[in-house]
Amino acid sequence: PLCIQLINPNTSLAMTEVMAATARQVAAPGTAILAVCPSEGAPSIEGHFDEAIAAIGVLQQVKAGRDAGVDGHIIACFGDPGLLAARELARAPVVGIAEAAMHIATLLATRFSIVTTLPRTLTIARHLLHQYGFERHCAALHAIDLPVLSLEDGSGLAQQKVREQCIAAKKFDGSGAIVLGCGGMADLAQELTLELGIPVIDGVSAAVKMIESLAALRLTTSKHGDLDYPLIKPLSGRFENLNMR
Ligand SMILES: NC(=O)NC1=NC(=O)NC1=O
Repeated sequence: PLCIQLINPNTSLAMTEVMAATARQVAAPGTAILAVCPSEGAPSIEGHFDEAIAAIGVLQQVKAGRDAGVDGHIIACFGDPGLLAARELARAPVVGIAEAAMHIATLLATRFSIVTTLPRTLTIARHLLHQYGFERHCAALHAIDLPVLSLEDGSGLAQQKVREQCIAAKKFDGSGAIVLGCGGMADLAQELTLELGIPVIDGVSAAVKMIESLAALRLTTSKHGDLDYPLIKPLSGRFENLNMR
């Protein structure tokens, strides 16, 4: 049996639960999902500043997961905060939900659109497209212009805005698939796929299946070169618990 650590980099328990439920729905029968979030940090991640703060919490959770012997780690925030640092720390695979969703989209369509939350997070998505080499595959990016936690306020307004943006993206972008640009949208993908008749991809689900595939292939994070374990040095203060034993 596999154990996959699902890390919500923000501290909102409701969003952790939404993502955990979606992950458990798609996980194989033998796969356990260990859903965690940092004990301290940002309640939502909506910019470069928030991502820098969240990255420390991600690293602390990755170290705990590694010490617990998990078979993979998911960074469940669309900015994939701390991804490469986490890969240095981890032995098992580390997959971010943005890269997972983007990879899956490129297997299904020649162009995809992204629908995310606040306009200022569009730049972060563009940076990831460049970093992962998917700029050519992304036809357009859209924001619902609502904050991340509006997805958890129970009003349904954010969910309606996501639906509207997906319909517009299908109609105007020339995209064959849509990537949902927030972990808090994880529970919307299946229904939108059915309603729109095109793949609407949630990165949480995509990441679960990618880690299951990597485990089945017996492949783990390369420890040769820049993703080798961090150099040993005396980390001080709050970072002591990140020391590599
Ligand atoms: N683009 C985003 O909405 N990123 C996110 N911020 C969070 O707190 N979770 C996300 O997925």
